[in-house]
Amino acid sequence: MRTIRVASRRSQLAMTQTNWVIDELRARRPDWTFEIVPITTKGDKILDVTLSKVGGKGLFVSEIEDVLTAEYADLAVHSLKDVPYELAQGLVLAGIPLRADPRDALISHDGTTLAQLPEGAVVGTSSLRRAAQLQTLRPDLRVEPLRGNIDSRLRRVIDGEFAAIILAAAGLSRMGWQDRITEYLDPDAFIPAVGQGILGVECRASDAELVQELGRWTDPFTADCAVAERTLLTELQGSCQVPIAGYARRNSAGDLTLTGFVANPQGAGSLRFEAAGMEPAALGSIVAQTLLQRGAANYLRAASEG
Ligand SMILES: NCc1[nH]cc(CCC(=O)O)c1CC(=O)O
Repeated sequence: MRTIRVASRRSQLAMTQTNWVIDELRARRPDWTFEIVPITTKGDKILDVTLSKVGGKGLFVSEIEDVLTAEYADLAVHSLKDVPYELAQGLVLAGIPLRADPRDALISHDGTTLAQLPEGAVVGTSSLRRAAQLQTLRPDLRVEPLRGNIDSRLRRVIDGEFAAIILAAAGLSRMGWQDRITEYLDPDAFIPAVGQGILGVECRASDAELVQELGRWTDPFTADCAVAERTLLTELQGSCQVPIAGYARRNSAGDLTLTGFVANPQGAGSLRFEAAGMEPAALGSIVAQTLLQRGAANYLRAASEG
């Protein structure tokens, strides 16, 4: 018998993900009970300002980590793409369950696909990565900022304020809203964010029982993808100011393959490189170092000076 206290942000997506993880763990450990500890983070109170100016997406995560470190809760569920490479001291991502759909999804007001959107149409996204790839595929489109929870973003495209918006397919399907999706964007043409569609379950490294149970539940291939993509991000010194994408998968030969993408934050040019058939961290490193040598270093330098 043990009660596991699970820290969760209050957003619908966070609560849905938290409840899904609790259901999975309850099925494995009927002797455990679970209790949700709801947390309002500073990040949730300032969603309408530019998050990169106040510490980036990592803000949500570090406040939840404080709760784990202080032992007010034992476990927390994150969207891996929001988790910085460096965790707080003494914490581990002990559970990486099977990846959900990694693709981005287009939701358009009137059902037109990305290729069919009229010239100059307004597309909502605050992601530098999505904006850069939109500009590559459809330089005529106007990209405008769009923040807030998934439900408020969907409302604004339904109301016609945007011709289309782009969201992660995984978040939409976890919420049961996949019927809103107009088009799943091909991950080869529109490369997903590092960690998109993956959940990371964090706990204290000293909690051996929980670490072990989460480890047994981990999907090994998803964990390999997470390592490859997160090594890429960290070796690119992925700041919030540079558009970066990274997507690992198995190729037709069954080998782990990683595609990396970096765009010039000044809006001129982008780089892409793909490698396969190595151990996950080595793969992340090769793709990052090749991109840096081919010019990504200049993009990153320009961003840190600007
Ligand atoms: N940046 C916010 C965020 N973090 C995780 C998801 C979706 C779920 C996922 O990718 O795991 C989203 C929303 C979105 O980008 O559409």
